[in-house]
Amino acid sequence: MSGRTTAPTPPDGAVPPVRHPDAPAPGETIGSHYEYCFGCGPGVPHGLHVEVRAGDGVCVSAEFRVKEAHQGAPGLAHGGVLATALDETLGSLGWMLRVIAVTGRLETDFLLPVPVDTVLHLHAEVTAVHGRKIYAAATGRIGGPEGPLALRAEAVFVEVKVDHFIEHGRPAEIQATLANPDQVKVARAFEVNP
Ligand SMILES: CCCCCCCC/C=C\CCCCCCCC(=O)SCCNC(=O)CCNC(=O)[C@H](O)C(C)(C)COP(=O)(O)OP(=O)(O)OC[C@H]1O[C@@H](n2cnc3c(N)ncnc32)[C@H](O)[C@@H]1OP(=O)(O)O
Repeated sequence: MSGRTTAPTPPDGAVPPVRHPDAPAPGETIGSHYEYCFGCGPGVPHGLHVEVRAGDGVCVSAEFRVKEAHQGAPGLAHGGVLATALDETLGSLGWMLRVIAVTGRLETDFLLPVPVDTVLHLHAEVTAVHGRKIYAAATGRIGGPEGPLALRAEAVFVEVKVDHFIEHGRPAEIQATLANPDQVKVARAFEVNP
């Protein structure tokens, strides 16, 4: 046994998360990190257009309306789409810590079917940090922040640098992104304050 585990339960030695002093103010909208992100990008017609707001802890909230393009069974949301909405919300927690993090593991419980046109109310919070690993949990409720619990997730995100994207992304999109001053500003926001 190497001692490495990908389980979403924080290991011994994990510490409580600390809200970064430059994190967005509670209630502030966290804009899309990339125009063509399937989860939040305004440039993806059938995307999820998840809109995330900062919470007052190391947490965020979001809403997502299930559209016809998101069906799995007739009139019901596809489970993978729902997991994507959770992934997007959890991914935004990086703004509260001022780090860029990618999903390492995402475990999802689907508790209720979610009909088309439902507005899902999503909430995500960081539970612990261990080195580059960020442990987080999320919920999705139907119709309102106190509505019936449809989704529950636990996740491990892993902190990366901007170079992660430059190294692995398709060159055409990377070049276009680096040529866009607004996008570079997003990336730099994470680099200035370690
Ligand atoms: C051109 C400019 C660019 C501009 C950028 C704009 C700003 C962007 C802003 C915000 C972007 C956020 C985007 C959010 C979108 C929503 C979230 C997603 O869907 S993300 C996509 C899906 N996920 C992936 O594609 C990850 C694919 N995997 C990897 O790349 C690697 O495996 C990675 C980075 C996760 C780890 O690789 P290693 O080589 O860096 O690090 P190692 O040494 O293997 O692991 C470090 C620690 O993490 C644990 N770990 C690694 N993989 C794990 C896993 N799968 N589950 C749990 N723990 C894991 C390891 O056990 C290790 O822990 P120990 O230090 O030993 O305690």
